[in-house]
Amino acid sequence: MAVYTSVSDDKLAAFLSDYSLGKAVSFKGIAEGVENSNYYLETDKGRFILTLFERRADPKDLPYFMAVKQHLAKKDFPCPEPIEGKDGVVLRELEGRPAVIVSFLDGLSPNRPNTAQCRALGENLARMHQALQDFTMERRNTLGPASWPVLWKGRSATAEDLQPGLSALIESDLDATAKARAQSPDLPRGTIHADLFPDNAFFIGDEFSGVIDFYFACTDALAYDIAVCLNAWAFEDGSEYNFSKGAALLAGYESVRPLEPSERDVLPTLCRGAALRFFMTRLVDWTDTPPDALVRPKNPLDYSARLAFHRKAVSASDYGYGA
Ligand SMILES: Nc1ncnc2c1ncn2[C@@H]1O[C@H](COP(=O)(O)OP(=O)(O)O)[C@@H](O)[C@H]1O
Ligand SMILES: N[C@@H](CCOP(=O)(O)O)C(=O)O
Repeated sequence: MAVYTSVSDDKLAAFLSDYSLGKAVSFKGIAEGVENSNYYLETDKGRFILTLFERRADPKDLPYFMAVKQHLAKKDFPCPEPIEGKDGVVLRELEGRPAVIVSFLDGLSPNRPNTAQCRALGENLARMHQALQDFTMERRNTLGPASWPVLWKGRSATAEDLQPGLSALIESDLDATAKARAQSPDLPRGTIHADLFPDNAFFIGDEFSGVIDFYFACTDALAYDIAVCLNAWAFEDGSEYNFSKGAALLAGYESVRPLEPSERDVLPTLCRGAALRFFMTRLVDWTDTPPDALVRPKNPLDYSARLAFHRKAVSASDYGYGA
């Protein structure tokens, strides 16, 4: 569960007095999530989410994340809109943590997204990229390719423990992605979500209802966001690529923003890189999360299985492009 910091009734009442949201009528910790403490908050004025930022959130990045969501909300892209206090400020402090209230989004995250949801996700990923085209703030992708060898350093024994022979394969992935990047053309860039997993997208039935959790958002290649989504949405039970789901996601994206040939050609490398990124952070969490921690680390092997698929892929059509 992800409620790391408790909020006392007095502190909540004092915090809410800085807003024009009335009094709390319901306030409950939310079990889902990994990074931050989230509370469901209902007041006389409506339903909201209160987030207290925990360990991984760098306070200097928070204004950027708030601005991304404010920009999207202004363009009517469904996402949690940061709520201003009476003074116009959105980021404040509660229980010694940076804190924000955002609007509540209706919908459910799919456990196992279907093909229609994959298509809708692709369409809305492209809409989100377009809505952010004139967003001018920038943030480096701190989990980009330069970080992967750093995260990997000293962890090959852990990889071998998880699966004998894995370490050499990961070394080959690091080499191959570094070489491919050196030859890769400049790709269209912009603001990307960078963690748009099914647990960060909401649907009502098959209808897309919004995106949450922008805390890895950054400036990077737009096609890298597609690669993250193909990894997270189009594999069954962590290993088998579902061609129809991948094809639907790509077709959905292209119905809004067609890929440039350079983006299409580099898709297998981007998918391999995105899988490495999630393999690395999961491997770090696997070893560094204490056994009594509130949150169980996610299995890195889900991503080594995806890497096995990407190693063999030669073109975007292997992912269902143009199918
Ligand atoms: N704006 C929102 N509207 C509705 N539910 C939300 C909203 N933001 C977060 N949640 C709920 O809180 C959970 C955790 O949020 P998330 O941003 O993924 O946390 P973390 O950053 O800690 O991983 C989500 O799975 C969802 O159930
Ligand atoms: N999506 C990442 C972990 C980050 O968790 P989130 O709850 O912030 O999306 C993974 O699956 O490794």
